[in-house]
Amino acid sequence: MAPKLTLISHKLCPYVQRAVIALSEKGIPFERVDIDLANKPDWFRKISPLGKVPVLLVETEDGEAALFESNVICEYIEETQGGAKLHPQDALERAKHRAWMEFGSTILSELWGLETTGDPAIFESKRQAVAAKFARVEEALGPGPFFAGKDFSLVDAVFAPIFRYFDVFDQLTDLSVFADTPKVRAWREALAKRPSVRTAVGPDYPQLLHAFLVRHDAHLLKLAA
Ligand SMILES: N[C@@H](CCC(=O)N[C@@H](CS)C(=O)NCC(=O)O)C(=O)O
Repeated sequence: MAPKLTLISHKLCPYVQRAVIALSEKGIPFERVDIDLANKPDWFRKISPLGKVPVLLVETEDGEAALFESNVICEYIEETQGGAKLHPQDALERAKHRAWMEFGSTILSELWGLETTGDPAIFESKRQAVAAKFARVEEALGPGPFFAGKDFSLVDAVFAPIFRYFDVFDQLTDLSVFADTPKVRAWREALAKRPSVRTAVGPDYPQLLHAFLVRHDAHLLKLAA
């Protein structure tokens, strides 16, 4: 019998969204449980060593396992679940894909830094660092529409939430990180149309994230003014 999958989530988390996208690309049923990260329940602290979402609970006949780290969760989903293949067959290509998935996480860490600095000079240097990373992504991209061409892959699942995040960020302040990256821009547009991406972030995501950023990062409004 297929194991029951429960994804412990937060509505705004881009790491959660990559796992949701992978599951929905494969058409795998799962339960999603959103938690309040500002007030983490004890049961969650027990299963998440870093206190972070996502955590995937895998319930088998032998018991329950809790997997953490979004890329590891995506790999587990790819290895164990049917549906569309989200990794290349070739080991070298697969390794390259994994490297770009890691790169996506590095961009996200850089973005968190962008949010939390109130200093315009630090903001600008971080903005440039993010732009430089997208310039490297531009070099890696082929003709599209997806990272590896016509087939959607886990690299797409990782970058789609990053782009959705930028959709909201762009409304607050002009980051201009895609000015010189036409292939990245086309990729971003293709991903935004993908049904799995639209479902994963939810229709209320832009409003919720906008409100979150404004509430937690009032300096962004100053920068945008
Ligand atoms: N490396 C982790 C990062 C996950 C992460 O940073 N999740 C954030 C939400 S987007 C979180 O749970 N933060 C809560 C905290 O750090 O207290 C992954 O890829 O799963």
